[in-house]
Amino acid sequence: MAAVTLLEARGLTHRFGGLTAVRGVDFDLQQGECHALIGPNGAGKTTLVSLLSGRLPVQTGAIRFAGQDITRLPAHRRVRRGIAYTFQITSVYAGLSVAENAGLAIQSRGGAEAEVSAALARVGLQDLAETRAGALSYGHQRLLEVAMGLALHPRLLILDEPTQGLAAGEIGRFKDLVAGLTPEITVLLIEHNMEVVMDLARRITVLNFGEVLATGTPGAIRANAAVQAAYLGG
Ligand SMILES: Nc1ncnc2c1ncn2[C@@H]1O[C@H](COP(=O)(O)OP(=O)(O)OP(=O)(O)O)[C@@H](O)[C@H]1O
Repeated sequence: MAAVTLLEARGLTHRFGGLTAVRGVDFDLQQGECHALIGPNGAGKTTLVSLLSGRLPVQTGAIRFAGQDITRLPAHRRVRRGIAYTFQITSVYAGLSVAENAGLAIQSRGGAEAEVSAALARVGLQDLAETRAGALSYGHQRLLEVAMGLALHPRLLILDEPTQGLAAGEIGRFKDLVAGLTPEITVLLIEHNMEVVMDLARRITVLNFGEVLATGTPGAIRANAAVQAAYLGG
């Protein structure tokens, strides 16, 4: 089956003062894939997804999503087009219950209160619906963020280091959750845990010093000598 391009970025460059965090990046997401973005600390991963989600304004380059130019759209309008970035869109309100948090995300796109239990069940948080979000374990808070991202009915869900701070047992559960999202939802995953990346991603892009070092299947990335030298280690 021919791949359909959902997102296409061309020539993205982003400078913070004198520091070029992202340099001439071309980046494609195919509809329905799970695509991982990896690379050493400071490689520009968060900057790149911030440009894609609209959290940072595009200085140079262009972004198309679902065939339309979104380069100048602010973040909230990109959310409406179907781009959800958990880091930004779904900050959890510690004083509200799990269900109330999910309800806010659902309301923000005009959805009905009745969707809350299904949204929580999808990530396995239904039994904690009445718990104050601030009292959740770190792992459960991450799952709530994902539930809130999904409540926006995104076409693209961007997850920024979702397994950071999760216990080993929670990582397995998280992998199952993400694996079940595609191909209905396209997933872009920034992740340092290589086991998670290799298990979930259909394609991987490696950033190094703000530039794309390689893009390919997990097998091709693992075998790439430049990637091994820069990131995966010997
Ligand atoms: N708001 C900012 N102001 C100045 N410099 C920044 C800012 N945000 C990021 N940087 C710098 O840009 C570079 C890329 O950072 P970025 O956070 O995008 O990397 P990353 O690959 O996501 O790193 P990590 O894996 O550590 O999260 C780094 O040198 C960082 O210090």
